[in-house]
Amino acid sequence: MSSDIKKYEVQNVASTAYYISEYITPNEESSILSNINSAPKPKWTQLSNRRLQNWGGIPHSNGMIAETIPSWLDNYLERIHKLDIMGGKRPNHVLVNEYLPGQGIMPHVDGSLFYPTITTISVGSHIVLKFLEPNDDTDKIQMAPAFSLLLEPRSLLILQDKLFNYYLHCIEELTEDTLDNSIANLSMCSTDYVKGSTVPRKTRISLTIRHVPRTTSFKINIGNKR
Ligand SMILES: O=C(O)CCC(=O)C(=O)O
Ligand SMILES: [Fe+2]
Repeated sequence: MSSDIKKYEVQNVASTAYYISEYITPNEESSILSNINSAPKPKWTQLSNRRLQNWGGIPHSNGMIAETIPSWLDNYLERIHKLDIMGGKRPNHVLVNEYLPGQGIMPHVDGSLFYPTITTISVGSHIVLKFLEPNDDTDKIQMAPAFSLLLEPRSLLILQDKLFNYYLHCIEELTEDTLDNSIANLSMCSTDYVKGSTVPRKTRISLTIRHVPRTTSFKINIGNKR
């Protein structure tokens, strides 16, 4: 891991989260938005509460057939690769999620398809990512809210260790976020985000950049149907 990253570690939360405000420039943000929004319609997968694009292939339990990532996007994979946070592995997959105000994602862990580091670049709007601690003391698995992170537009989030493989994360289906005491990284954010205030959401796009192990690339031989 690059030693520069250490100073971005979020304090007073379970291990490990790194948060970098203004990781990309406003120009880079608008160019990401225009590239994503100019993708052909079939590139989008519509879910009930958000839509998404897969770049680099579709991850499966037995690996992934690699697809070339366009250079406008690969540029960010290269930058993240240089941070050296994936055990020397180069990121090879990007999941783009788009959330309109009021949309979100249910509590989940990212799972074993990925190298256990997740990196997220946010563009277009802030969002609050909420972490929950599983608690199976009772006969039913329950979850206790643990803390939240404010993800500003243009920020980078890195999750590893227990925040990758034990705690669940979710985005609540809200149209605005109240910046209360649960937000663990507010002091690392711009002063535009005032403690106690309520901030309306706009459309947010996230680039979730990961390494999928066991990737193969082969050409499908259409003529050979034996
Ligand atoms: O949009 C985000 O920041 C979260 C996305 C997410 O949790 C995922 O793709 O697994
Ligand atoms: Fe996730």
